[in-house]
Amino acid sequence: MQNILSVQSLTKKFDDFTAVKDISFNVKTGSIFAFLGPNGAGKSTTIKMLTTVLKPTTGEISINGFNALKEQDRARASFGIVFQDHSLDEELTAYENIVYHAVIYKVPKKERAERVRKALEIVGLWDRREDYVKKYSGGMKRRLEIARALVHYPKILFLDEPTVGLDPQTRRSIWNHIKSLNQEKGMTIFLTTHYMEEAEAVADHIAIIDHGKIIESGTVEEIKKRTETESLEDAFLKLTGRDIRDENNESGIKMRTIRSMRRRNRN
Ligand SMILES: Nc1ncnc2c1ncn2[C@@H]1O[C@H](COP(=O)(O)OP(=O)(O)OP(=O)(O)O)[C@@H](O)[C@H]1O
Repeated sequence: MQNILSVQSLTKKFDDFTAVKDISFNVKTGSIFAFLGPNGAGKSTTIKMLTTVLKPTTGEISINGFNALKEQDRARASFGIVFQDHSLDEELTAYENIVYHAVIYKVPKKERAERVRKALEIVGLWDRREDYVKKYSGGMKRRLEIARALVHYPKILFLDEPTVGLDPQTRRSIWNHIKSLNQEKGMTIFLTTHYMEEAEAVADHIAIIDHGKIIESGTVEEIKKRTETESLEDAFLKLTGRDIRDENNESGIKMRTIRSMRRRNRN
């Protein structure tokens, strides 16, 4: 199996603070890769570098065979992104949001309508396409963001906390959509999540980052075996000394959710 994403000696410094320290890893084509770590570990900084939002201080990133630093446009065309905070236009319909994205990504005009329809069908929102996004629930918005990330046919989808702030039933539905994209469309998924049991259930490969360094990586079974633990959550605790759902983390999630709700309410 080939690697769709290859990262070598990636480092990011903010002045004299090093947020990501010389990390290297590969993501196999067609796999689900979970990137886990406590708050402030360096996950978002890494995802931003992988998706060309942030320039690495040093290191190499290859996406779908393209150098993410030197062939940015082709690298960008190879991936879709769903960030933690909503970035949909609430004053447009679901359909209009997706079309807008298709135009930005230069999807040829004659293919546009068909691709938008398919993307909305995949996440089960075709029948609600004419609704304004401001009428959507949190789960529907997240599904719409996934549809939007699919319209230019990416080879790899980056999902930063795709289920944060959603109720358990909606989380399950989002994971079902993600799994079917992976299994039926062969799309590679790179995700971060605070829900260890969800990572354990869906991911083929896990990498755990702490203080900017990858401290463990492998399949769930390999990690449990090496750490002599019964669950990924216990392994995480043993490796980082911190529960991913400890007080600080929970408040971190709450803060982010509050921030994104405030932003939504302002719209
Ligand atoms: N622009 C910046 N300038 C200075 N420091 C930064 C900047 N962005 C991130 N950092 C710092 O880098 C470290 C890693 O942050 P990052 O957001 O990547 O962590 P994270 O693992 O994504 O955490 P979370 O789960 O809270 O999103 C943190 O100590 C953070 O304060």
